[in-house]
Amino acid sequence: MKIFTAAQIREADAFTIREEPVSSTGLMERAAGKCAAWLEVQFAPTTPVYIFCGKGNNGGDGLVIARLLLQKGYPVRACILQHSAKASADHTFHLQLLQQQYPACLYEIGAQGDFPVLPAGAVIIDAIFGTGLNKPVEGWMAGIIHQINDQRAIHPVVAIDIPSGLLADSSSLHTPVIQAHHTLSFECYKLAFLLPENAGFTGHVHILPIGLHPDYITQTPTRYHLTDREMIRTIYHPRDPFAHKGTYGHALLIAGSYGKMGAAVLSAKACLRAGVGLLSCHVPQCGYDIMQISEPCAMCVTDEGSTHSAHFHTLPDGATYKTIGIGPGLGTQTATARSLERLLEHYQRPMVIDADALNLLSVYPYLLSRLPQGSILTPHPKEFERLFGTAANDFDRLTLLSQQAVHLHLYILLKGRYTAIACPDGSLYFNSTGNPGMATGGSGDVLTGILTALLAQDYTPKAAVILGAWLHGYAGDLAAEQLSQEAMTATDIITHLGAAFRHVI
Ligand SMILES: NC(=O)C1=CN([C@@H]2O[C@H](COP(=O)(O)OP(=O)(O)OC[C@H]3O[C@@H](n4cnc5c(N)ncnc54)[C@H](O)[C@@H]3O)[C@@H](O)[C@H]2O)[C@@H](O)CC1
Ligand SMILES: Nc1ncnc2c1ncn2[C@@H]1O[C@H](COP(=O)(O)OP(=O)(O)O)[C@@H](O)[C@H]1O
Ligand SMILES: [K+]
Repeated sequence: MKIFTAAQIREADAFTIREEPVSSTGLMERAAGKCAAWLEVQFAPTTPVYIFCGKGNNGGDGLVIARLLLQKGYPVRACILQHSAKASADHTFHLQLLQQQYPACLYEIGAQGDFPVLPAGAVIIDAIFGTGLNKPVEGWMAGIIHQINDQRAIHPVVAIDIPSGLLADSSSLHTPVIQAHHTLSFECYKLAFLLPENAGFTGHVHILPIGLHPDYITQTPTRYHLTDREMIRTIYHPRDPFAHKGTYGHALLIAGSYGKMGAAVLSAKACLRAGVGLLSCHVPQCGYDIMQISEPCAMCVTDEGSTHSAHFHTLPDGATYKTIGIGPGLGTQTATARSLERLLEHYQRPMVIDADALNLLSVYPYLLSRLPQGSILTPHPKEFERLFGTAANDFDRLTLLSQQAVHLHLYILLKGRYTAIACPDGSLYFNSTGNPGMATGGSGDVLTGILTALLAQDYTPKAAVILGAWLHGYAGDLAAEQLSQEAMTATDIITHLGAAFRHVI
């Protein structure tokens, strides 16, 4: 699914109005109709509905919702905030309709003191500002936003299109923004919805299709995408009936150290479950029995080091190993760093670099430019910060992420609720699967194993990283469904990988 900027969404509206064709008041009627239908399912017709409307088209949506709910018998109050003398044409049109049909529902707010007393059980609809917001909200309007937020413990708050005060394409940190329980947004996700700093504003996001013209959506290029099953299906390729284990690559996993062999085992198991042809694990001597007993399907190579690996640079080159996954539980000894440096002198295929291997790169940043082009880095936010520094907000961090991916010719996967995958061509994919049950030790090690397996099977790095993140999250979702988010562990993500694959097919 493409993610459009506020300016592109305006273009999509205009394109639809011109090409469908439909009047702009008609498009507003359609969009607001979807919201009214959603509200009717959620709230009984006896629920008092307080709709706060601005003077632009977002307020226009609010006025249409008011009329449609009044028609269904809901007690509605449409509160119009007089933040500007002029209203948009579509707002004016729908205000006139409401004035003709239900004049008693209208109420004007021109100052903070005009805020109405809400009856018990009332629901608040926020239709103050939408994608037309052009600066942070100030003055008495900011006061109204704070008053609505003060009511959210008692009254449900539903934002139309975007919580008022939230900018769609840049940071709204430290500015007044509505804290909605639900956001009903039109046609597609806005970039702001996918960033952790805005989690407290949107609540649950519901995307309502409003029939924006499909030609605009397919023809308009965008940097940002949200992965979905349709996209994943085009990436996945089924196995060849005449395949043998050589077809799906021999991968090497360099992982584990004394006390952290579990990370290596989790990665190895996930790599095998994700379809690698052959897997060898390079572990320190203390890990030999552990790996051999835990995972009989993997071969095991031991390092000269007893507790930490430091001799993996002497391994055969790319002719033997199709790809390498390195980092889970590896440790950050100086000797390990030296071995990584020497490995990079001769290994030239795209690799997967995670955990302690990332930590080594942040201590020896000159190694970053020596990584094989097209390699995949999988930092969590703290590892990202160690590697590339801090950013003032999530939008700046996204810019930094993308700049580094382009500059270093790497795929950088920044983990989180919507894992962000930055590609060397400047595009950015947000992963749509996964849940907070995956915020548990070892989840990342599982991802490393999956990505390594997909590279070994000849997926391009871009395909591997998008498909791998999606499968990982989806397996996590299935695990949570069966076991609860609390009880699931990283091992359960591996167990559910099979069902995740079946879902793609
Ligand atoms: N035909 C269309 O274009 C459609 C638009 N739709 C709705 O239209 C919305 C966008 O409407 P608009 O472009 O009119 O914009 P908004 O309704 O978001 O607000 C624009 C108005 O607010 C003022 N304003 C902006 N920032 C302000 C601030 N910080 N303080 C005070 N006033 C401020 C502007 O000067 C303008 O009067 C969407 O979010 C969506 O809800 C939907 O009805 C779908 C169809
Ligand atoms: N709230 C969440 N929603 C979706 N995915 C999550 C959430 N929390 C964690 N994850 C996923 O779980 C994984 C955690 O990785 P990481 O922090 O490296 O774990 P570890 O170091 O313990 O292996 C990442 O892929 C991340 O995207
Ligand atoms: K709004």
